[in-house]
Amino acid sequence: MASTSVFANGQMKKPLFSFGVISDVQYADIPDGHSFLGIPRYYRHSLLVLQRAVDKWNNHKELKFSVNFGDIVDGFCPKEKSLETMQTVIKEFEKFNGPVYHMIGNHCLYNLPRSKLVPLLKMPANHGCAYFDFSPYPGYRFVVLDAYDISAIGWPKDHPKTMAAMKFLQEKNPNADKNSPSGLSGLEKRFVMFNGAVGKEQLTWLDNILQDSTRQQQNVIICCHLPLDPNAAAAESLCWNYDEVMEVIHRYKCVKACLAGHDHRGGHSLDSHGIHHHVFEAALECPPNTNAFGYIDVYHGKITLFGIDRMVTVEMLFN
Ligand SMILES: Nc1ccn([C@@H]2O[C@H](COP(=O)(O)O)[C@@H](O)[C@H]2O)c(=O)n1
Ligand SMILES: O=P(O)(O)OC[C@H](O)CO
Repeated sequence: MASTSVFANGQMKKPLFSFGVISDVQYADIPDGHSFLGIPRYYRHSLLVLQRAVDKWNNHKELKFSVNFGDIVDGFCPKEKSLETMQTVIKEFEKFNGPVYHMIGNHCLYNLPRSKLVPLLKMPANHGCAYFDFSPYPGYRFVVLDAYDISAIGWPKDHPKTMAAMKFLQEKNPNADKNSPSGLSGLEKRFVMFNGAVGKEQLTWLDNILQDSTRQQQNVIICCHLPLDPNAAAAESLCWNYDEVMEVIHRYKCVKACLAGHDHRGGHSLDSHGIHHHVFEAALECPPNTNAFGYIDVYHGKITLFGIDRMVTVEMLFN
């Protein structure tokens, strides 16, 4: 894979740094199936997609790190196999010659409680939280959000956050099956149990991080399993309080892109503040011998996603 980019005038330019990306592996040692909407899901093949991603990333030789956008094991994985299946996938990520930053998705939480996931995924979490930030290169900061901070899945049943999420769903979604958006209209369709919200403490933490990034003149890239812009993803897949998260982000000028998974078909938008929202195509939905992973080159003024096969290639110019 080339680590240089061609300018319009043919001049080559080396990126400041590059990193690998993959989302929604949702591996399980079970026969192929399909989503609720009938889209085929290749539960065993997705591990091969991950293996090919790690091979490519290692062959590239210049990737500083990789980011997994969540959902590494599918909810249909038999529960007595959850831990070993999670370890199988993590072992594949560990073959990458560099750090891998993970985030938690709903399917991870169907398999294991977050108290087990945070240490397993070696999240550089403060106080056991699944949100964190890191600065891989001077002038750049990555902020990994936990979109299941307020969620009906993953916390103990009697945890205040589970109860807050259940109360919220009761108020917002009249269906007996809280995973069903049936009867909800427009953006209300996001009020389903397979989504979640960023809690108040995390929003304050985000605000502080962005304030500090502004002071340090850093460009920020937000990573979140759930998409944060209605124009980049289906309403059913949005973070419950994407609007509150974006209100915090829009207070500052430092955020250049919000990257996400969850909506398996992928998507892209440019919001009213010039921030790119990009949703990655799922590894799970790659028919045999196809792929969906990539790497991103970061330059002064833009990032370029090089997608393999089903993952689209896109250039995101900074505002
Ligand atoms: N339009 C939809 C989508 C989903 N559901 C419910 O969510 C569950 C999980 O969905 P998958 O995308 O993972 O298949 C599914 O079993 C349904 O209960 C829905 O009702 N309507
Ligand atoms: O990965 P799943 O099974 O939670 O599906 C996510 C939905 O497709 C989001 O719209």
